[in-house]
Order: sequence, then structure tokens, then C-alpha cells
Amino acid sequence: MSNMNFQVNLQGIIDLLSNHLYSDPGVFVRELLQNAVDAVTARKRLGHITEGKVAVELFPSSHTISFMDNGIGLTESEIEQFLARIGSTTKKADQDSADDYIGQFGVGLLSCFVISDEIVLITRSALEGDSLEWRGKPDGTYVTKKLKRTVPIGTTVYLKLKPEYEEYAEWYKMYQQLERFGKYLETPIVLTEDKDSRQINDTTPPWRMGKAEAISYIEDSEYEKPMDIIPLKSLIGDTEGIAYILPYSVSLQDEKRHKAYLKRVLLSDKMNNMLPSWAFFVNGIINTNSLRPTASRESFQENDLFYAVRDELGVCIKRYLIELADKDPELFTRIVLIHYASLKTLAAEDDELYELFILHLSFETSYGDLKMVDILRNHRHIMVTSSFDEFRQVARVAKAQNMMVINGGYVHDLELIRKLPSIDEQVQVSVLDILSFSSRFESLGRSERDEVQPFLDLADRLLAPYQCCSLIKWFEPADIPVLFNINQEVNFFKMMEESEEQANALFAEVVHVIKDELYEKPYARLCFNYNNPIVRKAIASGDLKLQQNSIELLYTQALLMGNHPLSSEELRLMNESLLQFMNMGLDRNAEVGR
Ligand SMILES: Nc1ncnc2c1ncn2[C@@H]1O[C@H](COP(=O)(O)OP(=O)(O)OP(=O)(O)O)[C@@H](O)[C@H]1O
Repeated sequence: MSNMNFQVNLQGIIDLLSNHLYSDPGVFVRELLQNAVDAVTARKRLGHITEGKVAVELFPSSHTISFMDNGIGLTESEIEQFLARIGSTTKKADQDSADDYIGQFGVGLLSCFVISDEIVLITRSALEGDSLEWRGKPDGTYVTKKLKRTVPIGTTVYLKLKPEYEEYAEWYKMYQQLERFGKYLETPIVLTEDKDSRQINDTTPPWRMGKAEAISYIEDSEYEKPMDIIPLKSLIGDTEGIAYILPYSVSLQDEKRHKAYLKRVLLSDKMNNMLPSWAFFVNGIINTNSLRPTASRESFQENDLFYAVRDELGVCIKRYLIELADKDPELFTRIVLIHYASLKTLAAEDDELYELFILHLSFETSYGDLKMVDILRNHRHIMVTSSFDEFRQVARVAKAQNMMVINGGYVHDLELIRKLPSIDEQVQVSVLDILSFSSRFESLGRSERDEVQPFLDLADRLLAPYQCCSLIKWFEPADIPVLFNINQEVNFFKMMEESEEQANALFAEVVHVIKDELYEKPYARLCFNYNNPIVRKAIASGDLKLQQNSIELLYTQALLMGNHPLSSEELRLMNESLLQFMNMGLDRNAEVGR
């Protein structure tokens, strides 16, 4: 047996990094900053220096840039070990313990080959005397040589930019990149071109600012004035930050724009999973010292620690809201008003917050949009529909009957309403059974019942083929002749009947079996209103033909009014009964004229 090595195509790996791993070519700035700061940290550990420094210089005429640090530098053997072998790193000592270094994979320097065809690294180690030069090429070849001159301890990386990336040698571009990735780093970063020099990072990070300062900082940098600032802290994850409350309403689907920093270097400004999903009413600016980045270093590895940190940050937001309700009820109400969708999700997930929010949240009811506090003021018995469509069917009539019905069709609303008795035992909540809704209306007296029975029998006979049965009640408003109620089960059944009629023999047989074997036939309800003059006249007419016509028309009109789809049979029924009705009216007119 012999041990063999793979042939690795370095250019292929670089293409892979630039096209798939890194989101933009500018990430080399992040990698060089990280390496420089890590080297400074290592030298400080030796006790050799107290002040680190990173100097970036631009040479636009030669399309070259340099990154210089006064860090620990590299010895000759370290160069051999770490620069000549991709994937090697000095910073890996203990994978699981939190260390001071940002880099850990040993691939960061490769990102420089995305924008340059050669890396020139000049270095002198704090541990040995020689000044060294290392020149690496993207084909994997490199040359190391000792320099005659003595350079200061530390490392300088020179990059000559490829023609398509020459803009990185321009002041505004490099300033922007350095600021983006490094503005919260503690080691000073200075950008120089000719005689112009400017320090990038004299900013206190927002998580170290007081509230008022943080608000105006966000207002200046993000062009939006937050409603408030929530301090974030996770002890287990050595993570801190702020969440600022957005001044406008956002939806769960909107892109999250949390800024995540690892040891103060920007990892991503579009991190979408750093905070719990319900917290979509805030944007976070979060720095962690212990979460581990993925190889692209644009997100974190989603391990147990990551989830524990996210939970802890979520708890900070919840605690803040609970305290705010007490300390600043006016601001609390404004936040609820703007972010009610997010807060509804939160209330559905968390009992403590449910109690806090529920009275402030608005719901669509048979009386219009109302806050829960106003709903409970006048109603102890609440019905909630399980779908939007069911609410539509009953809303108007329910109000006329003084029934409080809430639309449970919106996300979370049904759950939220069902939990009401947990905050007030006096409140009764029932999920509306749409098919028995009209049976709650006032019944007719015995003699009236006898009078209407033949009419109802006729209606049942006529409507049975359409999966509908009838009843009659007194209800308001009087101008509604019938209330038609149907649920999903009946709809499904009707759909099966329709497909059975249209399908080929084999499929029809299958539908037939499902329909007849598995289901007891469900029926929709057509409730006649004894309060309505037309219904009363139809019953009193005693004319069978006229009654049949009225029933068919009232049924099909109810379907149309409720936006229910009409089957081909129902459409035919509507047409026929309309024409017959017209005919009857015209005949009568002719008789009168004679
Ligand atoms: N400015 C520097 N000063 C001293 N050593 C450096 C410097 N830049 C790079 N090195 C050395 O080169 C090694 C490889 O660097 P590279 O950026 O490729 O990987 P890394 O920083 O270890 O890990 P990552 O892939 O996470 O960036 C480092 O581990 C370090 O030893």
C-alpha cells in the first residue's frame, strides 16, 4: 500500500471561492483586516506591544494596494508551513475553545487571488530576525527570499489589481470597504494615499452606546429613526448588540437586514437568522466573540451554541417589551399599532407575552375592526370562524343578531382567540360551526311551523341534488331573504360529484367509491328568513310552480352573492328559473292587459 496525494487545481479552487463562496470580490479586504488584527493580537500576547496598527496604502498609478500591520509577523518556517499550504493556519490550536483569533480555516489569503494575480508578502517575525519576501501565484507556485534590508516587525501584503478590479485602488472604494468591514475594530486602521491619511475606525460600536446616542447613530447611518433601542446580550455566547425597532411596519417575508460582526469584523449585513423569526419588527447589530463562522465567513455555523444564543437574544427582546408596557405605555401602544403582525406571532408563541399584548391587538369582527379590549367590554361570548370564507358568510347577519364573531382566518388569529379564557375565565369562546350557525336564530311558533313545512319539504327536494337542505328562522336584517352556509367538506363533496360526472368510467368509479364508502353525505344549509316579505309571500302563495321558482332563484342568488362557485348544473338551474320567472311575469302582464 502506498500513500498518494491528490493533485489539487488551485485556479479551480480560486474560481470556486470567487464564484460560489464569497458574495463579492471586496471580501479580500475583510480577510486582510482579519489577518492583520489577528497578528496584532498574537504580538500583544507576547507582551511586545500595547498598541497595534493597520495601515492601508493606495498607489492608484500602479494599481497597487498594500496592507501593513505591526503584528507578530512570520518566520521562514511559518511561511513554509502556512502560506505554502492552503488550509493551514496558525490559529487553530483548539477548535472548541473561544480564542482571540478571527481566522481559523487557512483559506482567507486565497481571496486575494480573486482580485490580483500575485500576492507579495513582506514580513519580519517578532520571534526571529530575518526580513523575508514571499511571492505567491494563483497557479500554486511561490518564491521565498531573504531581504537584504531590514523591515519593521510585522507584515505588509502588496496586491497589484487585475484590470477589472482597479477601482479598489481608489480612495472612495477602499474607504467604503474598510469602513464596512472594520469600523468597529479596536486596532486603528489608517488609509493613506500620497499625503492624505485618515483613520477609519474611531467609532464606538452602537452596542457600547447609550440609548439616545445609539438612536441618533442609527438615524445617521441607516437613514431611519428607530422607535427605540433594545440592548441584546447573550452570556453563553459572549455576544452583545442592539436591536432597533423599525419605525414602519414590515412583514415576515421581508428580507432581514441584521448586521452580524465576529470579533468586531463585519460578517454580513443581511444576516437573516441571527434573531428569532418572530422578531421581524427589529433590525439587529450584533457582535459575537464565540460563534463560529462558516468557511465563507458570511454566516455562522448553525450548531447548538448558535441556537442557544439566538434564544437568549430573543429573551432580551421579550423582557424589554414586558418592561416597556409598564414604564412607557404610550410608546408600547405605538409599537403594537405599527407592528401588530409581528407581535401577534409572538403572542401566539409565548403565554407571558400573550397576556401582555392580547388586549391591545386588533381583530376583524362582525362589528368591524376592534381592539380586544373593546371586544371584551361588551361581549362575554365570542365566536370565531376557522376560515376567512366562513367569516364572510356570517359577518353581516351575525352583527344584526348581536353576535360577536371574529374572523379567525388570518394567521394566528384563531389560536389567539381560543386562548382568551386563559386571561379571563368569564369569557366563553366557541369555534363557529358554520353549518349550524343559522339554527341559533329565533325559531318559528308552532302554527307558523305547520304553515311553512310544505314549503321546506319542497325546498329540500329541489336542493338535495346540490347537497343543500333548508330550514326557516326569524332573523335580522329583514332585507336578507336567505342565508346560505357551506363548509369545506360540503364544497369538497360537491367537487367530487362534479368530477364524477365529467370523468371517464374508471376515474368516476374511484370517485364514486371514495364518495359513497368514506363519507356520510354532508349538506350545506339554506336558511329562509321568515322576517323577509318575499319569503313570506312565496310561502303564502300556495302556487307550487311559483314556489319552486322562488326557491331555485333564492338558492342560486345566495351562491352568487356569497361568491361561491356555481357548478354547471347550478348555472343551468339559475338560467332556467330566471327565464321561467320572466315568462310568468310577462304572462301575468298580458292577462292584466287583456
Ligand atoms: N498579516 C499577517 N501576519 C502574520 N501572519 C499572517 C498574516 N496573514 C496571514 N498570516 C499567516 O498565514 C496563515 C494563513 O492565512 P489565511 O488568511 O489564509 O488563513 P487564516 O487567517 O488562518 O484562516 P481563515 O481562512 O479563517 O482566514 C495564517 O494562519 C497566519 O499564520
